[in-house]
Parts: sequence; structure tokens; C-alpha cells
Amino acid sequence: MPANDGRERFRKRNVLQSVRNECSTVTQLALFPNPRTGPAGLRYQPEFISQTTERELVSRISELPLQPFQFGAFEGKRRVASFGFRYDYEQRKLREADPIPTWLTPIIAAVEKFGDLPGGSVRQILCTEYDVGVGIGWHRDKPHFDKVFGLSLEASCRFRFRRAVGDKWERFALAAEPRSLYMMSGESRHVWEHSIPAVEQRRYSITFRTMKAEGR
Ligand SMILES: O=C(O)CCC(=O)C(=O)O
Ligand SMILES: [Fe+2]
Repeated sequence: MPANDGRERFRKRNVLQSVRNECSTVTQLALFPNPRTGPAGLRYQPEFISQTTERELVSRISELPLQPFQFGAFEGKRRVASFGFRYDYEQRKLREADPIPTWLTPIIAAVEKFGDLPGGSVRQILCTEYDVGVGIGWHRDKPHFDKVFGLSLEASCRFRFRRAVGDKWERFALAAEPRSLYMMSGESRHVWEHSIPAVEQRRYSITFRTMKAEGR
């Protein structure tokens, strides 16, 4: 009966709405491929690597001579190591950095495959340690880089997005879980800003960046 159909539709909408509210953002992305639910060009893959690989990568990163990030009061607490290229904030220039270590080769190949990119596309790596209470402020990555991938290690974070719509911010958040990979391309990379609020447990990340043609 039409009245029942209406009620059934209403019930389904309510169920969908509560699923939307309760599920993690990750599940929302999978369940609702509507562009309104998240920035276009954002992809997320849970469990991209195994726990064994995660442990190996964390142990490699903790052996690196990580340095406090040299930019801005809020961001100074992150500790980082760059490979391939690094952005020099004082000179406002891209500079060559140490070559990408070979222990990263297999994971880079997997990331390139995930992004449907030819081998050798990833040319910049940033290993970051966020101690408890450390995050990263709102920003877009430097325009010299094109696609950005991020592997989360040891702890999850709330990976937030915002973009200006009139005089308001449209917002979105992704629960980036340990061992997951996100990819920012298109609007999620070039239009939306992203940030991570202070983490509750120590988190490591490896970000992988391709270069814009003019950045070479
Ligand atoms: O830690 C991350 O996953 C992302 C960090 C970030 O946004 C950046 O280094 O530009
Ligand atoms: Fe970033």
C-alpha cells in the first residue's frame, strides 16, 4: 500500500541516517559514494599493510635521526625525516634530500600500484612522529607535489578536511586507522585543507608524494 511504502521509505531513511551517524567515516565512504559525504579524489584503504610490516616500518623510522619540523609554533613538535626532496620553508624552495632508503622500496611499489601510477612516480617521502598531544595545523601540501598518500602507523588519528563554502566551512573527517592508507588527489588534495588534532597515542606516518611536472 502506498501509505506503507511511504512509512517503509521513511524508516529506511532513518535507519540510513543512524548508520551514517554511528558508523566510522571510513564506513561512510564505502557505503555512501555520494560526493557530498567526502572530498572528491580522497580514497581510503584500511589494513593496507600487515602488523609485521607495520612493526618493521616503525622500527626503521625510530632509528632515523628525526628532527623537529622547522615551521610555525603549532607544528614544531612533529619530528620528521625527508627523503628525495624536502621543502625549505626559509628559502621557500624545494631542495634535494637524502635518497629514498631501499627499505621503503616494496611499500612505495604497493602505494604506486594502489594509485594506478607508474613505478618511480613517488619521489618524496616524509616520515613523521607525532608524540602524544601533537598534531598538525590546517594546510594544503606544497604545490610542487601532486598526489599525496599517507600510511598511518601504531595509532589512529582524526584526519580532518575543510573547504570554504561562502562564509562557512564545509567539513569532513576520516578516521585514519593504524596500517591504513589514504590517497589525496584532485579536490581533496588541491581544494580542501587538512589537519590532524593532537593525537592521544604516539602515531607515526609515512607520506608519499608524486611531483607536479613543473616541480621537477
Ligand atoms: O601524518 C599524516 O598522515 C599527514 C601529515 C601531513 O598532512 C603533512 O605532512 O603534510
Ligand atoms: Fe599535509
